[in-house]
Amino acid sequence: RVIAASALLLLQQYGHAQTNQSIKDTLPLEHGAHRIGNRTDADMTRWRSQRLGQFIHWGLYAIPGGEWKGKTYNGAAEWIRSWKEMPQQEYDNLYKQFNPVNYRPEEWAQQASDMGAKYMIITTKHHDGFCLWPSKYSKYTVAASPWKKDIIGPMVDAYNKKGIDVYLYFSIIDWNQPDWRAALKTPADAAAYQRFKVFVKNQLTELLQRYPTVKGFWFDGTWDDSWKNDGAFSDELEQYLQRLHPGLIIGSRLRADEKGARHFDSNSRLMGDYEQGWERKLPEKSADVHGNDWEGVMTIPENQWGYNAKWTGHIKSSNELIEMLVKSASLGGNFVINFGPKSDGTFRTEEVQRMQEIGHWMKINSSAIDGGTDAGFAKQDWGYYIRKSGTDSVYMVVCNVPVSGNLRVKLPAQTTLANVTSLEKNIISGTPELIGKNEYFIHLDHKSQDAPFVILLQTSKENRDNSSFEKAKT
Ligand SMILES: C[C@@H]1O/C(=N\OC(=O)Nc2ccccc2)[C@@H](O)[C@H](O)[C@@H]1O
Repeated sequence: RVIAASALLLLQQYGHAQTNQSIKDTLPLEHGAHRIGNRTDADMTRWRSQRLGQFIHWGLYAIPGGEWKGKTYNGAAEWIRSWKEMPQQEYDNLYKQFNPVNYRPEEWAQQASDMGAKYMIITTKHHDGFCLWPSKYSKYTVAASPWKKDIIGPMVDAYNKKGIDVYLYFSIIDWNQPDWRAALKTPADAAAYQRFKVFVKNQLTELLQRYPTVKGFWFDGTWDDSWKNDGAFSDELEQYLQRLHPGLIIGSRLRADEKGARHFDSNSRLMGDYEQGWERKLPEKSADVHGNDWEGVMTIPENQWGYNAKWTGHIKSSNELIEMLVKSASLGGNFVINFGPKSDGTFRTEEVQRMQEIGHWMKINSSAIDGGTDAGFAKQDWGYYIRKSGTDSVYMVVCNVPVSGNLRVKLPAQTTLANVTSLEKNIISGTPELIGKNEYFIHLDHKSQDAPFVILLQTSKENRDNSSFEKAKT
């Protein structure tokens, strides 16, 4: 039955007769990928056009901010509860201090809009189990804090009003829930975990009912054996959520298959709607993403998601973050920059600065980013090519200006250059110089640049009469 099912699946997916070879190659999986290839529906097409996102990690961990009784925690601030110097009872009682008197969701949404973010991911509940919404399935929520009120609702409304889509981060790990288990060792563990799975399903249902405009879930905390060894539940849960909220977008972190494989099933097929493993790292080349939709999430310091008073190590500049965004779009992926608001609801200066600087760059150059994807051109040292999906427009984003002042452009075979313009003035000097078959130098104006800049190439399929530049040359 299973083999027949997988065979049918492959035939449906590929739509044409498979050689016996490929069906024989794949393990019969009941809880592996149910779709081969990217989603093509309107919700996923919209997700794919929104290349820049904002991640927000906010919760009780913002209160200690990586420090406790004069000592500094060297780990990620949102993990401070796991630090041996932090008595867990004291952490768990921090909810009695949660009172973000300067929380202004409209201002958060405005600054995200000014940055050019098209979607936002908010931690509804991180591993510590504290819920930023008044869940009726847990006592450990904002309702029990001095703030009392729902944090998530006003945030979703404010961001949606700015035209920014909202995704809900949800940690399966829940250190506050007595029924949470990392591993099932005894029948009592199994019974507890059974109750825990009902709790998870109830909270996710509650979130979709309370916030029906959200576009998806960003799952996390799914690496423990208890979850990994229950691929059937993660599969059923995903299908349940899709039925409850058609079009929901869920990344590859939720699922495990029946053999405990995560992100990619035991036939190396991506589970979920996009690859969600690119955390604080990005793919180098197209081959690294196997044609899948994917998303990279990035911290500004090396590894702090929640507010940490003392950032140490390398703090990424706006230009570094812009180059990562450009690289992501050039490889057909989304790029999400993380921010960790303080416990009072304000953002630290360095984060406000980056939102403003990236926003300034996006005001001029966002046409190269929004709806951008892999152009399929040979990578050049000076930077990245981004194709505007479904068009012949290819953007060059220059991050490394060659001392020669010449940008080498090698077009794919049968492609010629129809027009070259820059998004800012005084970038290009003269017309492109043909230096070989489908190869040009674009000469730069010797104006010094302090940020990546963009050149738009209009290409066309080779035909009888050469491109305007060749005509000009002869
Ligand atoms: C976004 C981050 O996600 C996490 N953990 O990340 C991962 O588990 N990363 C991961 C796991 C498997 C493959 C690739 C990355 C959390 O622990 C952390 O506090 C933060 O919320």
